[in-house]
Amino acid sequence: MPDKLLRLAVPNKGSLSQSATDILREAGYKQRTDAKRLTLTDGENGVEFFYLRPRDIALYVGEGTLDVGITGRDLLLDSGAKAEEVLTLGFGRSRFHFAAPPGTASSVGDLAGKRIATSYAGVVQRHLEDHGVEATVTRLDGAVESSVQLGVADVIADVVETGSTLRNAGLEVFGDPILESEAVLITRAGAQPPAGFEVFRRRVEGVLVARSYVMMDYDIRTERVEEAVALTPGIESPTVSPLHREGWVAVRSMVPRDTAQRVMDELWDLGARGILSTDIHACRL
Ligand SMILES: Nc1ncnc2c1ncn2[C@@H]1O[C@H](COP(=O)(O)OP(=O)(O)OP(=O)(O)O)[C@@H](O)[C@H]1O
Ligand SMILES: O=P(O)(O)OC[C@H]1O[C@H](OP(=O)(O)OP(=O)(O)O)[C@H](O)[C@@H]1O
Ligand SMILES: [Mg+2]
Repeated sequence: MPDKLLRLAVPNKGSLSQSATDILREAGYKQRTDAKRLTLTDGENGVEFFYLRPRDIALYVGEGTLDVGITGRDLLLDSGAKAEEVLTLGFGRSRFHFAAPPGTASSVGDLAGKRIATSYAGVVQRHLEDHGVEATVTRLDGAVESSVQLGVADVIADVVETGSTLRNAGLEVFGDPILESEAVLITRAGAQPPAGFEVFRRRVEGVLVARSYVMMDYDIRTERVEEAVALTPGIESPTVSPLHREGWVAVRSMVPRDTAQRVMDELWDLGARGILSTDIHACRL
């Protein structure tokens, strides 16, 4: 066991919590099974987890109290903390938009003098400043969509995923998205990576690659192998091995999961046979 544990902040609740725990478990780390538990030490893997409110995570990492955090890009930017994004994690995707009753405004330029309600006051203030617009920003904790109907605001700025909460409140988005967010790994800005961080990062990257690629195997006639490997170039280079059957080779290559079915059809048309696609459970590239 290393003498100093890597200290990680993980969302304890909300949209990011379950996916964050899933990715850590897939990366081979112990995770809490009781949602009320606030800390967990995985000494064998040299890490200690702190389950915190996602909104507070950037602050702990920015202060250097904790080494690494999982949070949303929008929450990081809103916090103003001295932490920086080091890896995008592919979940918790959302867009952050202005919205209002139809006809209220069509771009940020129409917001002068308006009352804007949001849970992300830092992001909104900065966006207004960038566009030279003066408006009143009111910070609310949640259910921001109701603030217009309740007479507290003219416009809201909030996370939009499916858009159904907005529609139910009689609001529609206007203008360009203020930002696009997803879950990210953060560390303290401008600091040396903490001890043990590279191993942690490689493990998490391994999960992301394993999730987004499949391993593809097939047999093909030697004279078609160049065309086939052009379809399956892999990450480094495909493995081509001789087959006992004269004039044929076996090919093995990593293929992006979302193209795998199309690639299999195209390989078949080239004359490939015995085409297998297999899940990857873990990897280090
Ligand atoms: N549908 C969604 N609603 C809210 N946040 C979302 C959604 N989809 C993704 N996210 C992302 O999750 C993060 C918000 O975390 P937070 O814990 O506040 O989630 P939450 O679902 O709003 O939780 P709660 O409202 O219970 O506090 C942000 O980075 C946001 O972009
Ligand atoms: O576009 P949609 O799919 O409808 O999702 C977006 C909504 O989900 C979140 O609310 P949440 O459930 O976190 O409640 P909150 O407003 O109390 O934070 C977010 O703040 C929006 O209100
Ligand atoms: Mg919320």
